[in-house]
Amino acid sequence: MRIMKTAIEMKDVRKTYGKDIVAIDDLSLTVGEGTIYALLGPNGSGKTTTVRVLTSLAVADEGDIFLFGKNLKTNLLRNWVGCVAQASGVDPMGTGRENLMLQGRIHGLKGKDLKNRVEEMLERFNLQKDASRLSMKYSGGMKRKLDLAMGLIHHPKLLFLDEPTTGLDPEAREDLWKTIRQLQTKEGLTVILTTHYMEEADELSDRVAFMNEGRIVAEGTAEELKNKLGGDTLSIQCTNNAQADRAKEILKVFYQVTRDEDTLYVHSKQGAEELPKILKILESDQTEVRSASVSRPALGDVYLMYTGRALREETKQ
Ligand SMILES: Nc1ncnc2c1ncn2[C@@H]1O[C@H](COP(=O)(O)OP(=O)(O)OP(=O)(O)O)[C@@H](O)[C@H]1O
Repeated sequence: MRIMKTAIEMKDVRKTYGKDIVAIDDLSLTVGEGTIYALLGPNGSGKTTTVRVLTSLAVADEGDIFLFGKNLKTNLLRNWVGCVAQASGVDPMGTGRENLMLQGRIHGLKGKDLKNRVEEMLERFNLQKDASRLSMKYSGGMKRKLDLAMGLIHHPKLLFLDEPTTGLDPEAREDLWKTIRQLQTKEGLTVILTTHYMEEADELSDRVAFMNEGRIVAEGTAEELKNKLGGDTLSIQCTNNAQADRAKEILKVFYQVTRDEDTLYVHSKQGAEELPKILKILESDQTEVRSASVSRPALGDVYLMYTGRALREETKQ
């Protein structure tokens, strides 16, 4: 049996800002080497702070962090870590190659080593033929790939991606997922990503952690998390938000209900049997229902259960 080594271990980590803001609280998590790991949570739940302490951009007040078995407090481990922030680090006035050369120099690469690594990265990310073009002329997907290449120029073992596909069209998103998967399978890279897209976490990551108020409230593979919820999800769309709000007040006496605008999500062990009963309750209250359906819980339903909010709501803020 292959024993998976640990890439990240956080033990009871706490980080506060000023006197009152506890950004992360007694946070413990373990990420296996070569894993794609997704952090999800509402705005302000502590995802960025977690990434900041892991990448040495912020110092934890309490607790221990180990990267590949080495304590972050007593070792300089920055070179093991690559970061691709949500705001692109690409200089639009430089060509793709110039951006990579600059990033390589920042990391201390020189001469032949630098040149070879830049060409390797251009080839790796399929950017050779555009290497001499100004990056401001690149498409969104190409810019993201250049960002990734810049994050990997110094051979990190651990890559942090902050919302890697935000703003990309579905085709560019799929393409980037493929690239990230190849980094994992071919190069054994460990990837931590934060995302606002539930399907990204579901499709791309091996494990998912939901954060809420600075803590991890659920963790596991997407399948494990969905199974934990069990049962069915009933989606009941009302004619407007006010109707849905009223219906929620009635149903919450009997069921676990969450609302996202005009739609209610009711979790039930026996969805198909419960649906007619629910519709009857709503009919007797004269609530107007537009449509209703039963489905297996999706990752978004699990997220709703643990955070009380729909992830789609977060992206609007
Ligand atoms: N530099 C800072 N100074 C003061 N408070 C901060 C700072 N950075 C974060 N916080 C606070 O810490 C808490 C956690 O914030 P954090 O940015 O880690 O959350 P997040 O989950 O990444 O949110 P988002 O999805 O909005 O990026 C929030 O209450 C936030 O206001």
